[in-house]
Amino acid sequence: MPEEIIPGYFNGNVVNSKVAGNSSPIPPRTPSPTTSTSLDIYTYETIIEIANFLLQRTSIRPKIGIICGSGLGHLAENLTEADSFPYEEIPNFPVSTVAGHAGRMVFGYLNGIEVMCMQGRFHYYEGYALSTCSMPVRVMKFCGCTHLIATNAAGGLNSSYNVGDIMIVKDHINIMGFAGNSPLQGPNDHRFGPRFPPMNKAYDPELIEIAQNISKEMGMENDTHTGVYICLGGPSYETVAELKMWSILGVDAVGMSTVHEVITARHCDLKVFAFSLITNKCITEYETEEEANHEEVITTGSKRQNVLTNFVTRMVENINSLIINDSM
Ligand SMILES: O=P(O)(O)O[C@@H]1C[C@H](O)[C@@H](CO)O1
Ligand SMILES: Nc1nc2[nH]cnc2c(=O)[nH]1
Repeated sequence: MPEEIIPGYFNGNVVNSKVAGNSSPIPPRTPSPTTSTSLDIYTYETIIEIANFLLQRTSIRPKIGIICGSGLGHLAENLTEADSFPYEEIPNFPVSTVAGHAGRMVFGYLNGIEVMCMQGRFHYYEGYALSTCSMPVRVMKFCGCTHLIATNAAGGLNSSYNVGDIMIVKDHINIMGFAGNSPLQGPNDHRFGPRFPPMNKAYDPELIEIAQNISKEMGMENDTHTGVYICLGGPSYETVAELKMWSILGVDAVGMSTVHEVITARHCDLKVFAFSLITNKCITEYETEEEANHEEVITTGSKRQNVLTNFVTRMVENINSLIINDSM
């Protein structure tokens, strides 16, 4: 890693930050939603500092990073020999403000394989810039990860999807990006990745196939789909008219996360696998008493926790085998 001092931007302020090997303390700053703006830019040096902070405090050296969606934090509870870092204790890290997002970075072993796991993510609707929401993905990269597993809770828009089903994400629609709102907005630091990263293979086809096979092995093929995810800004759930529109445009599941994380991951060349737990069926008619609610989202996550843990563990085992084969 480079040793030079490089000027950069941080939360609108220019900073000089020495990189790897730096023994000086990291300037304390815990971004909160109220202090966060679209100018929040975590420099290369700051990301390295955060990664070093973590690596100096754990002996785990993960190749696989996992992001737990709403109500899916139990995935992190299955790690053994875990080293857990509450977000407020990680210098320069944002804090989680949403129910069902514990707010910890957990390093540990999942069935003997080293992983790091965000037990709680950051959302745009919390008031964070998209670049802040997805900043931990770069931290994962600098902690040594080559693969990202992003999970989320989503509303099932495809009428064949049921509550509790899994949707393997094969593609996304970056609707926030259509308005120019991107985690990569602002000056591009080419040390992270290129100015114009491609996204046509954002979701690794080999990992999709592996996941489909795992679902069959688990006897879940009837509860597993492969579809298109959209991230909406939230926090309000969708109107009937909005949902009808997304359905016409080919969306299968609607959520409020993941897309900016995946864009950031592909920008820094992480291989990505993502899936949605369908926590509720989208309401696409007016004549109903039902309403979308976050309690249902959390409850569905909790009911499906054993299945999801099994599914993710098998994915991690398969990805680990790919990593070992690639290194031979
Ligand atoms: O963090 P994810 O995307 O899993 O959480 C979804 C989107 C909102 O944060 C919340 C709405 O219930 O669930
Ligand atoms: N936007 C959105 N996000 C969700 N997350 C879980 N369920 C939903 C939903 O119905 N809509």
